[in-house]
Amino acid sequence: MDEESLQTALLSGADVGNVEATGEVPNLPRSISDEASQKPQAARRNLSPQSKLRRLLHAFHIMCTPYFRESTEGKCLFGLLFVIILISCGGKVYLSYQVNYFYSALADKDAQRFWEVILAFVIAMVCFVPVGAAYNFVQIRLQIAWRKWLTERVLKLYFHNKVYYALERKTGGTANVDYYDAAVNKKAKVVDNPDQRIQEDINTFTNYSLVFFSIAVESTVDLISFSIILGSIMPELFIGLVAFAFLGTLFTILIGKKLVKLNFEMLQREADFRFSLVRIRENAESIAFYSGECVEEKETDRRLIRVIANATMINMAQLRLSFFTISYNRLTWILPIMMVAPEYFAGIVELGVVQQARVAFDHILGDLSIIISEFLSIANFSAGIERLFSFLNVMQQLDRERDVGKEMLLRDPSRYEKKPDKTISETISSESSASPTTRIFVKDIELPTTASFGTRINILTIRDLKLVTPDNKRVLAENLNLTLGEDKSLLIVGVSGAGKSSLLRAIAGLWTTGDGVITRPRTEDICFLPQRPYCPPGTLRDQLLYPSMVNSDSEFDPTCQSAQWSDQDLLTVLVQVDLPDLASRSGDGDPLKGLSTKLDWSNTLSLGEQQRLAFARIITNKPRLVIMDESTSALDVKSERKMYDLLRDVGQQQLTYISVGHRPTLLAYHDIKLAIKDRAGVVSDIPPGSGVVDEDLFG
Ligand SMILES: Nc1ncnc2c1ncn2[C@@H]1O[C@H](COP(=O)(O)OP(=O)(O)OP(=O)(O)O)[C@@H](O)[C@H]1O
Repeated sequence: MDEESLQTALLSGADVGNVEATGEVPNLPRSISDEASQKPQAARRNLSPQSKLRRLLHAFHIMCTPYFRESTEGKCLFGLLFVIILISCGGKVYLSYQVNYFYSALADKDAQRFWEVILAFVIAMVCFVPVGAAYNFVQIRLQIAWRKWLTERVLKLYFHNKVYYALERKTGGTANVDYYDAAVNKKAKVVDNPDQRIQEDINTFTNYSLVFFSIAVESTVDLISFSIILGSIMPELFIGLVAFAFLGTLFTILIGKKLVKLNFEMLQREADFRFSLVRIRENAESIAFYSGECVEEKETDRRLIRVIANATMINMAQLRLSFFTISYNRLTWILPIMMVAPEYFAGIVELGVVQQARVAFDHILGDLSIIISEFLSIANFSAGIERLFSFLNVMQQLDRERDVGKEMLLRDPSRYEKKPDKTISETISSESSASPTTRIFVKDIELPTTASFGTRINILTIRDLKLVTPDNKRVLAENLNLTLGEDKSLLIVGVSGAGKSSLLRAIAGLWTTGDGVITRPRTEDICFLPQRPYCPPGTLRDQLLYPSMVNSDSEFDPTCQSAQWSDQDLLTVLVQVDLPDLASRSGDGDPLKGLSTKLDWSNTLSLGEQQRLAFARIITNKPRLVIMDESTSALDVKSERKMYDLLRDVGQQQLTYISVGHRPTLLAYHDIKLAIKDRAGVVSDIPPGSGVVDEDLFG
């Protein structure tokens, strides 16, 4: 689908007015009118080029101005760049006069004047070398600073309120996105390749913005000064020139407009292709075990073909454009000289004036034909603005605490007014589903640090829960009620696909499609152990302390050093989780070195070792509630017992845990069982002594 479709979706019908009135772009899927979804083609035709341009300028304004408003460094560098551009323009005007004197001196065979001009040239060159160098330097320096600022700001939005997770669910984790379908038909796929948007599109946006700013200022100053020069030499030439440039620009836009669309497509297809390669790298072992190379090769080939097809179309479109632009440029070589030549032959003007007229003509034509010469860059730039803006827009909507009426690039997203009853999945489902009705409310409770004598705290309460998949297609559980007191442990069982993991997602606040109320501790007091633990990049120490102390040995932030967990403590923790030799193994015999060793832990440790490492995080993070989703599936029965014994030891310091699993042995480590079957949840106490291997787990 093309960017036109996205634009149509974004600005369909009354929303155009809304954008202009409020200064904000409306919610992407919500803003689509029913008519638009029924008559997409008609809606697409309605979008005039002026609307497109207005939308582009609006997007540019929203993404560009905050940095220059907030950053003093940005303001200073911008001012400096402006001054340097003016000096550079002054230099060009000065040199055009020197060209005049130079040729006139040659034509008159005036040696003294000739050498004076040469001297003036040399002095000017010496003076303008630092200006030229400073021009590049300041522009790049400003671009680096701006890119850093914008990337940090976007990353803040990306991580705030787990927007990155919501984006993944919205895109289904895939890179193939049909923008038009997403925006008009309210399908869940909206943003492709957020990684590319953050890494590449921001860089392109900041770079092109500054390049075009420089070009715009230079061209304006150039245009004014050389128009005065040319007007004074030959006014008719100036008028002919304006008409020539206008026609050239018009034809370029007509011939090359397809390139904007193709460039937009190119960014997306290249990212899809790269994504398929990254996915192979991440799943190399599984693919190798399955010998799935053929399938992967076919898929990568398919994406490569899409890239090549698009590149070929770009090449063809460029060829058509080149025919025109090359002929146009050739004409400019002779046109000014042809027009001034009669006056020269009549002795009215000197040879130098002919030359100066040619230089002035070149400058003015260059300034007026900026769209012709920069057409490809402009096409890239506008495609980049589209992609980045739609990304920011979707992130803004997915953040449950964000008011879309507020500024897009806020300094601190946590300044939003808290609305804790609304969670990510609710936002997603309300946007992606045709008929979202109710939602699950997740309430956080503040737990007292020590239990008061005789008071029993309920760690988790579930009231009248109706759990529905985010696409609103399947009800997984209904009328579910549960109360879990402190120090109690719950085992959730059910056949595969019954909705066990989904219930955990609901407790975590990641899914809220459905109805009912869940009361649970604050996120900081909960530790979640999935079947395949996440291993962040970093040292073994980082793995043990995650999520509280990532990059604890970072040279950039020494304050991150864990004050609470010394290396010796961490080695003891490793012994507790049955990984006594992991540190020394990683450090070639030196356990302390091993703690600081950086490895690709996901691919180095076995799944069972990773699962035990995840138990270590319970000790180091001291949560009040642990939620485990088949987190001992890769452990042998003995190791599993060790891990649960460890939990019970830690549990002496007020720990409640919930497990999801299929193994009957798990019964022995839990007090209560919740069996999910046929959408119903049956809660029962687990009698002591349960857990024999052949016991009917689901009975
Ligand atoms: N993002 C999603 N959108 C729609 N349906 C989903 C989504 N994620 C999971 N489901 C569906 O919800 C149902 C319950 O999934 P869930 O992962 O909770 O099952 P489970 O009981 O944990 O199964 P298992 O024991 O196999 O892990 C499944 O039918 C699954 O296909």
